Amino acid sequence: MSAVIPPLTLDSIRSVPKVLLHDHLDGGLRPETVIELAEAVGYDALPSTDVEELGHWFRDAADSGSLESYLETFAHTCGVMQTEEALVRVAAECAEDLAADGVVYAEVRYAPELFAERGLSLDAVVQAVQTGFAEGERRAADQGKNIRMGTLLCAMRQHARAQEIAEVAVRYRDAGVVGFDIAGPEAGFPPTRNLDAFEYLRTNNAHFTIHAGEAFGLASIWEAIQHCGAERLGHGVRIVDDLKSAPDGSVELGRLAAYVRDRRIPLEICPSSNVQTGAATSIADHPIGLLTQLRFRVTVNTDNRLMSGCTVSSEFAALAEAFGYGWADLQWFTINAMKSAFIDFDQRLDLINNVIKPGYAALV
Ligand SMILES: O=c1[nH]cnc2c1ncn2[C@@H]1O[C@H](CO)[C@@H](O)[C@H]1O
Ligand SMILES: [Zn+2]
Repeated sequence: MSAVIPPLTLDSIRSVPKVLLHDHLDGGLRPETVIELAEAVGYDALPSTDVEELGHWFRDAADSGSLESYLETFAHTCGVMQTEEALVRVAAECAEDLAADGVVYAEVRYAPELFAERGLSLDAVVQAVQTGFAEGERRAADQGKNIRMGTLLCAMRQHARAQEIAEVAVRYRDAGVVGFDIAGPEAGFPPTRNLDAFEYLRTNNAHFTIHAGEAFGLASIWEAIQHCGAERLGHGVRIVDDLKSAPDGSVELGRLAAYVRDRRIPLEICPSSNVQTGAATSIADHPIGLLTQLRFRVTVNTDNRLMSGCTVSSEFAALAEAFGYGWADLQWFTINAMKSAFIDFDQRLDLINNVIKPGYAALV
């Protein structure tokens, strides 16, 4: 008797183990939490206090065609994340929501400086978020869903605090902070503005990724890798600008694209977010199709679940529909992500061999 392979539906995709490397804490709040926290902290600038309306508002406002206006929506999430209680709650719910979606390992990022507007110290911010993640891991485990959370600290490209944030990341490396990133507007803020921070991190054997090749092209990717030493690329989709397709269907890789593929530099691809910021025209036309075909180290991510109304499972489902992906492809994305995580090699291997592979094998 041949094995019955279940069809890919949102529910069946939720049931398999998934790994998420690129997700912003301040882009993943539940709309009802934004409303309740706004009331609790006295934030009165929300565009709506109706749960459904507010959820729509975030998605519509982020659906702007430009990274700069997409980023404006974060004023409202950061606005309500200015107390320790709020940060603990948001972080705990983040871990719970990801676990409910079947994510078994997640690296969630945020910029501590954005939560210090009402006087919290950077240390207090980091400690509150770690407390929340641990609480969320516990609650998820109680529901039979095991998730491990890793933290990435971001510095904002437009502020000049990268060195300071990098030092915080290294200080909390044994308390769950597994790496560093720079985020914010890409055009006009090349990653080389923060060379001191990247050199500090490399000197300390610390891991970092850089948002590059989202709203700006190859120059940004080249700087991130060759000048800054990024291990992974946040988005990195514009690497397709270094690919030449011939009429016979063959594709020629430029030197940078070849370098990225040869060195297996992970691409943290976020399909829905890219459509909203204009980095891709649609899911069906998203460069992830070609990059996957060419066997770049592609990973699939949410970026901002609130702004895109997405989960890892819904991103997988959308890609499966657009490109005809099956379970083997979803497992490939998942193992790519696990291999690219910033935790120890033996722990990555353990999750691959003891959680991910058995999870997909159990399907048939
Ligand atoms: O896709 C993105 N590109 C660049 N920056 C982003 C993106 N999504 C969110 N942020 C920025 O990262 C900060 C820390 O989490 C957010 O506040 C937002 O400003
Ligand atoms: Zn991002």
